[in-house]
Amino acid sequence: MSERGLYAITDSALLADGKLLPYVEAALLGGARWLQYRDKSGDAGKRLAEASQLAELCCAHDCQLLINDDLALADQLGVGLHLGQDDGSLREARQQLGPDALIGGTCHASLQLAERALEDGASYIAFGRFFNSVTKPGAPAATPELLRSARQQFSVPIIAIGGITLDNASTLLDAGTDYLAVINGLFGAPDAETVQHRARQFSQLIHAS
Ligand SMILES: Cc1ncc(COP(=O)(O)OP(=O)(O)O)c(N)n1
Ligand SMILES: Cc1nc(C(=O)O)sc1CCOP(=O)(O)O
Ligand SMILES: [Mg+2]
Repeated sequence: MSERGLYAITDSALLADGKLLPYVEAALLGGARWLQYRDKSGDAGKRLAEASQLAELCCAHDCQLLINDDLALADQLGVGLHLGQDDGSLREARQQLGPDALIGGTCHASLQLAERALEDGASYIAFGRFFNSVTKPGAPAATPELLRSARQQFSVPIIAIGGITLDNASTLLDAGTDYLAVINGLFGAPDAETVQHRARQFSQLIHAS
């Protein structure tokens, strides 16, 4: 598994109207290393069908798939899981998915939440939001200084999220982040070709840092 890279996250509103699969495939062709399926529709049948298709795509492109919010779906597909503060217990998720599963936790701007997430069995810790986010404008703000402190304190992969674009990502890489988690800065594009180009540019930026 790659130790640094682009962490592409889908959004059910942004990738509606048949965009999900072609846009995700473009991100994978551009070098995204992790993909999070983030669907807020509450439609269990649609979620299982889409996540199963993404699992096949990820397998073909050697990309790690994670499911947002939904332990049962992650378990059913045998893939990773991302949980926020209100999405259930990381400890129970670790017990259910086993020692090898990739499990991440939202830590907002708090090293204390990160410590707790790791005690509970998280494989990675995610901080944000770093910039204004179209997708989640209300998320609490975090700073690059926090990333620097986290880098000194923790050896697990550190993820940065929130308003990340090709123009502002370098500050976060300089501060020690391992994965850039991006929704709009990647998938908010007019076509799949642009998504692939952006994914390649993000990947190059990460590996040059
Ligand atoms: C990598 C990563 N970091 C943070 C989040 C946010 O999780 P959460 O706070 O549960 O918000 P939703 O994504 O569920 O709206 C994330 N999904 N991924
Ligand atoms: C889902 C999410 N969580 C955040 C947090 O700070 O925890 S920010 C965010 C939105 C990320 O999307 P975009 O790249 O479009 O800003
Ligand atoms: Mg959540």
